[in-house]
Amino acid sequence: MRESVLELKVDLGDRSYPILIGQGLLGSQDLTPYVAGNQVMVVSNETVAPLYLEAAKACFPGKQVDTVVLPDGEKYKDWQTLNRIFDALLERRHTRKTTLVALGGGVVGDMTGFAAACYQRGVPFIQIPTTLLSQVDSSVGGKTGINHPLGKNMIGAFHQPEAVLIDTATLQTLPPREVSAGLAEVIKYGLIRDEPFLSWLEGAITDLVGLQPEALAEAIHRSCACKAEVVALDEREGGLRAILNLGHTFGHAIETFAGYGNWLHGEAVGTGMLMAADLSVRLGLIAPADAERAGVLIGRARLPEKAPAGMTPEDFLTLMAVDKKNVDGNLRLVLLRALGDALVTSDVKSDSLQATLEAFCGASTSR
Ligand SMILES: NC(=O)c1ccc[n+]([C@@H]2O[C@H](COP(=O)([O-])OP(=O)(O)OC[C@H]3O[C@@H](n4cnc5c(N)ncnc54)[C@H](O)[C@@H]3O)[C@@H](O)[C@H]2O)c1
Ligand SMILES: O=C(O)C(=O)C[C@@H](O)[C@H](O)[C@H](O)COP(=O)(O)O
Ligand SMILES: [Zn+2]
Repeated sequence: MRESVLELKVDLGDRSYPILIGQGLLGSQDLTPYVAGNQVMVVSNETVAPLYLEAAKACFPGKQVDTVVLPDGEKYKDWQTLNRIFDALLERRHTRKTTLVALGGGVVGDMTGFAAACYQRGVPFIQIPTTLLSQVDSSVGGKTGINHPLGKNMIGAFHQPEAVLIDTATLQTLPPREVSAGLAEVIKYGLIRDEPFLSWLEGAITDLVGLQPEALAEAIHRSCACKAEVVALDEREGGLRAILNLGHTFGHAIETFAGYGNWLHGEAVGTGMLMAADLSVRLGLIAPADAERAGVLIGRARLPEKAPAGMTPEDFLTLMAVDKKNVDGNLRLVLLRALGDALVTSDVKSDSLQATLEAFCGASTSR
């Protein structure tokens, strides 16, 4: 059933674009106003394509719609799989007038966006995110790229989509673990910039875990509004945008350590946010009760609360040394100075950091 369409805007001047949110939009929403030429290439994966590819194609009436279906998984967010998109585009003679469409979660979205940034020096693309995480975060803001064995998202480009289409009904087929992973990024917005949203989440978290449609719609809307605002203020992460990285310095280290396999991005970010809150307490930035409050919410979202089995403080320090936020060899971390207020700082005492790492390594969560 299709209900109303809620529209947000990512305000980037003449590169502004809409985020269209609603239940049942896939298949019924005409996306041709966002397609300049006659050709569309939908990029999806082997899990999402059987569920939603036909409906996605119906969003482009009158256009020639081609498809490429990739293998599923974070471990395929790499050069080889990216090349499969380029191979398909070239073999089928796609030109600069082709619009790419990402149909899937953040992995498909990041890779399709990067392919669009590179193909023939740049073609337009549209995001149709189908996971909670991609609907609240990765489809908005234009960060695209792939992983490297030595670091997460290390190769990429900023490339904004023409439009984002969020059909909240697609979330009903999402496995519970992926729902929790998406909730980590939702909670992130409350922690970094929106304490009233954090309070609302505390009341709604059970409904969200249970995929209750009204609660999901509200969480997606408020998350996208927060991200759109931050991106509009600082598109290329010159300053403010780095707050969207709360928990990610620790989280990316976990994902790299785990070989982009056992730990989902959102799970690693959930644990990373607990570590950031813990460190914020040790540095005297927030009260222990604040970290406790964040921890309870993250726990109720069913996210892991310890580092992976076998990961040591030294592993964290080695992997965090390649973080993209670092400057002149100094670690820069996103921490909390209140719930709803984040800061980016390199003023981190090494003994406090070591204490946080030791507190989260050891009695580990195996995934
Ligand atoms: N560009 C950004 O700003 C940004 C922001 C956050 C995360 N990311 C990236 O996004 C990726 C994580 O995205 P993700 O959590 O969506 O993971 P994902 O893309 O791997 O999708 C998760 C799983 O859900 C499946 N799936 C997708 N939609 C489904 C549906 N409706 N029903 C059933 N199954 C479905 C996928 O096939 C996959 O198995 C990471 O690579 C992360 O680095 C990027
Ligand atoms: O959009 C952003 O900016 C973010 O940091 C959002 C993050 O949730 C996301 O995981 C992003 O891909 C991380 O970017 P990176 O620059 O740290 O690789
Ligand atoms: Zn993230």
